[in-house]
Amino acid sequence: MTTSKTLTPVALTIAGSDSGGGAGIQSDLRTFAFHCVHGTSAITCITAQNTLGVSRVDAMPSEAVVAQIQAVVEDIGVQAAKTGMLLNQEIISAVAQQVTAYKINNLVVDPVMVSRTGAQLIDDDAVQTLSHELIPQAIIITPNRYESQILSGLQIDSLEDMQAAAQIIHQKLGNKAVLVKGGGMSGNLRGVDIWFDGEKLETLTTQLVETKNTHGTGCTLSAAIAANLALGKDLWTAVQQAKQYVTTALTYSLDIGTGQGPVGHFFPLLQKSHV
Ligand SMILES: Nc1ncnc2c1ncn2[C@@H]1O[C@H](COP(=O)(O)OP(=O)(O)OP(=O)(O)O)[C@@H](O)[C@H]1O
Ligand SMILES: Cc1ncc(COP(=O)(O)O)c(N)n1
Repeated sequence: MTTSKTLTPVALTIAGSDSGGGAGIQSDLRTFAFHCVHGTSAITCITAQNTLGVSRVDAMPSEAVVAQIQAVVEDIGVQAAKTGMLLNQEIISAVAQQVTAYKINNLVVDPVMVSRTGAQLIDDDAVQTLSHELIPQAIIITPNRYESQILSGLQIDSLEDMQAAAQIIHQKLGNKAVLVKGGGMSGNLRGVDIWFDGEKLETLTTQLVETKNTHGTGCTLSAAIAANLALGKDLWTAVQQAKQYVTTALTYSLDIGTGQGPVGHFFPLLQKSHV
């Protein structure tokens, strides 16, 4: 991995643009900024999206995605990177090749496939490419309930199912750690995530935040893990602190639009919306 010439930590997000500003590149850059990490980006696609859902998606040519990654890594250098919405097979393959070429080893893969509003965010044939070319290079992957079902082949309805899925995904896909996120579960499990790294099976529990404004929680969590890695924290610390960050940001979520609003990334500057 290329290192930055200055002491400023740098992180890269390789993800889609959300016109509504709640998820994707927009939430990642806010999360990096909150952590005092310089944020860089490679945009994979443009979504026309608001708090109600996605109405249109336009892919960037894979050559344009590669050029963005090269421009950032060759000049500025990155200490950590995350991937979000990669949309299609061609983009996923191109990104995987860049990760290999530049030896980006602090890579957080949020295997974005299905949004909270139910929109499909990846082509059907892209799942295999994601699983075999990109995920094995990740230090951690952070699938939500639906993505964990696809990757493990298990129906996930309980804490035990989440634990089993984390272990199956780890065994099948060969990355260092798996965090199965509970936001899509019901009841108290919405605030529970499961960590498995091949040895340690841990349950991360935080308070449940009663809000409909949960858009971009997964993007925020993975970006916060990447930011913490860029700051030099070990993976387990990075994950625990990221989970705490997303929980607090949820308590300051923004009631904008008529659907699911975003979390409040800059909470010290905001009024609390939930207590
Ligand atoms: N209501 C809630 N209260 C507390 N924590 C929550 C709540 N909803 C989601 N989370 C937490 O937010 C994080 C993101 O999980 P989630 O399952 O929502 O990801 P996701 O579906 O990928 O998110 P995204 O909305 O960006 O697609 C997890 O740590 C999860 O436990
Ligand atoms: C560009 C982009 N990236 C990721 C998500 C997933 O987030 P969510 O599940 O909150 O809709 C999204 N909706 N849009």
